Amino acid sequence: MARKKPNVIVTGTPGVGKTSHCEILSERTGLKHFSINQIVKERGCHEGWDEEYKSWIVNEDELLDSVEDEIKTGGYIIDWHACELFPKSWIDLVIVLRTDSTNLYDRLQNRHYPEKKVQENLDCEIMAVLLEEARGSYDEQIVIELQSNDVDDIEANVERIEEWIKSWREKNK
Ligand SMILES: Nc1ncnc2c1ncn2[C@@H]1O[C@H](COP(=O)(O)OP(=O)(O)OP(=O)(O)O)[C@@H](O)[C@H]1O
Repeated sequence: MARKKPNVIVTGTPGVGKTSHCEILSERTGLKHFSINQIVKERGCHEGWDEEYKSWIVNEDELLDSVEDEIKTGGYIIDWHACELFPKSWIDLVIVLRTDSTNLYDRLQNRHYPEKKVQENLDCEIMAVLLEEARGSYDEQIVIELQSNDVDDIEANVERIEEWIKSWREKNK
């Protein structure tokens, strides 16, 4: 069944600004903000808590089973630091947010992340791991890299994504 509303993934290294973008986008477009972190926790799609990394150990099969019926209907903004597990046929646009290392360092320090986790996330951002994952998993033309260094970037990015969503809806009426 064709979707009447698009599904958008907003991905990137922890701390790049996914939640900040998704909340505004959801408010302005009416698409539902799907925070995968929250879903994993609330629906129990995990195999426990990793104390060292202070995060849930995600069971990807359970997660996919749990969200499939919803996402397939369309209208979701999927907020997660990974994207390759979502089948290509579910996804219409992939936004990969990027930020400078100094910004990211400060943001992660503010969260009191363990030093090891800060360093790993910085390496992940510097090496553009999430961008490569997105490019390797979806068609090139639906993967967009956007900078998220300051609040003006958030506003500009949200406007751009809003425009894209509008035009997708026009084309898929
Ligand atoms: N473009 C930006 N300009 C200024 N501050 C930002 C920007 N993006 C994010 N921040 C700040 O950085 C912090 C982390 O942002 P946010 O929670 O949106 O990141 P995230 O990518 O969703 O992280 P996670 O993957 O861990 O959920 C917040 O304090 C937010 O206000």
